[in-house]
Amino acid sequence: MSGSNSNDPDAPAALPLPLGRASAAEPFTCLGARVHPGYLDADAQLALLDALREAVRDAPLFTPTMPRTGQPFSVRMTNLGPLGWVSDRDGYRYQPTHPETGRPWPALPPLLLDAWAALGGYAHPPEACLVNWYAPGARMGLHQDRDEQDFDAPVVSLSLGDSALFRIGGLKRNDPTRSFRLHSGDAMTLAGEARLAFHGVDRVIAGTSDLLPQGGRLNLTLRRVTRP
Ligand SMILES: O=C(O)CCC(=O)C(=O)O
Ligand SMILES: [Fe+2]
Repeated sequence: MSGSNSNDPDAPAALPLPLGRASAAEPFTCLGARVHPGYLDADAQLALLDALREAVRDAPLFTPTMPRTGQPFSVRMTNLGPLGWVSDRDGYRYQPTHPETGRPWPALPPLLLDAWAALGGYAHPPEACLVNWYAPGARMGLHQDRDEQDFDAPVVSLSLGDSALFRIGGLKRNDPTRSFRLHSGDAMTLAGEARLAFHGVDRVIAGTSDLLPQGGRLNLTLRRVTRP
């Protein structure tokens, strides 16, 4: 009998790595997107989640709607920082206050400022952190992030919870695309050639993380909005 059979009840418990990943992976680049697998370790993910829970008490998740059609997004959102991204019948824009409470967005916690400093390669601080909540089944269609005035600054993304199938293409909507998974704790930067690349989330893969008790996924994107 082999002692390494995975059905063996005496086999050692699984290593504490995210499901779907055989080992902590090296950074990689896909169509200009730079991915840092496991950038946030388990403790940092929990600390970030705590900070987000506190922020959401002050700035609740809202459901953005499409300009013109008023159709609701499948993701719900909130923001941290001096500016926040919103979308409604009046269009996409950044504003200093929550669209429903009218209050300023909560401050950016040090953990997020540290991630920007470490990964952003940009001398000035971020002004907005858009928080997207993907309940199971939510997705995000292919789009460009182009409501900022300063495309020299990167977009720095952090993922928590269930893994996403993330898709990225080129500067034109019809350019060829590639996809890869973003797991809980992964960071990604869209900078340089990829800053204006079309991208989106095809789907969130249920059961790939136990960070969030009810499943689903949080994605945070740190952005510089104005020119310094
Ligand atoms: O959820 C993601 O990974 C991407 C989010 C995104 O593209 C955005 O908020 O603009
Ligand atoms: Fe985006």
